Amino acid sequence: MLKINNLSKTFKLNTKQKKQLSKDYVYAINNINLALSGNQIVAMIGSNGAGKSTLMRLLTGTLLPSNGEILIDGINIFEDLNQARALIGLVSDNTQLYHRLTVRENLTFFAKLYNMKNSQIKSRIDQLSQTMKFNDFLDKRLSDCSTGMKQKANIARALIHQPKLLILDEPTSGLDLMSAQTALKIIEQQKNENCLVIFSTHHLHEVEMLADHIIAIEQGHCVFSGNQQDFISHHQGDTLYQAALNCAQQVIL
Ligand SMILES: Nc1ncnc2c1ncn2[C@@H]1O[C@H](COP(=O)(O)OP(=O)(O)OP(=O)(O)O)[C@@H](O)[C@H]1O
Repeated sequence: MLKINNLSKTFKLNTKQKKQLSKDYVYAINNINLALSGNQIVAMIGSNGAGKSTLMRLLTGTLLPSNGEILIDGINIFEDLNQARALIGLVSDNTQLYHRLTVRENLTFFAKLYNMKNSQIKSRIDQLSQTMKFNDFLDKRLSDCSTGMKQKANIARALIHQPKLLILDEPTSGLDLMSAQTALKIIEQQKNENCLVIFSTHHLHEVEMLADHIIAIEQGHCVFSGNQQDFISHHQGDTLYQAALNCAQQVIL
């Protein structure tokens, strides 16, 4: 479903950084190759600055690579961005909704951007509000919604066009326990919707709870791709926590 071939992304350094590091650019993503099938939940883990957000931005086509390609169902997202965007949903800090509009109006607005017909929009909003349980605030203005409600609406926005690839960058960041739990349950449901879900997190209990597959990124490299059990044994840990610590401490030459 998703193929990443020889993917790299460099960023130019500013004058001060150039002096400090004695180089002109930094590899945020360094020659990543991955193949992932659909109908599974993938957790992306890694230290601060490892390259997770950069990889997510590349996956959604919002950032262009310095080298390599990403294929979703055979579509090269950098060559055919419009077609690819119809297959992708993104939830991140930067995907904001309109505060003066209601949840329903927001979802309708974004659905129209995907050229959905009015009848399709209505039935999709009905479906999402039932499965994600937000009937009670569908007609509330975003500005009157709690942080948890807003995140639910944000996830619904990303799902409105039934994407095949759902990307969530730290989806529970800033949420209280109950709201985070709700967001995680919604993510879990997507496995039944013929969707490949990739979420980044620093919370290992979320990985334990949801992930069929783990991708570990360190210093721009993909240092592991496989299931939880293999991750733990590969990094000689008794627990996911210990394995993740060992993984983060490994030096990349
Ligand atoms: N626009 C940019 N210009 C220069 N360097 C950048 C830019 N964006 C990211 N970087 C650098 O690329 C590297 C990867 O950053 P990225 O934000 O992808 O890491 P991350 O794994 O998401 O980190 P965190 O867990 O802290 O969110 C870092 O060294 C960062 O400083």
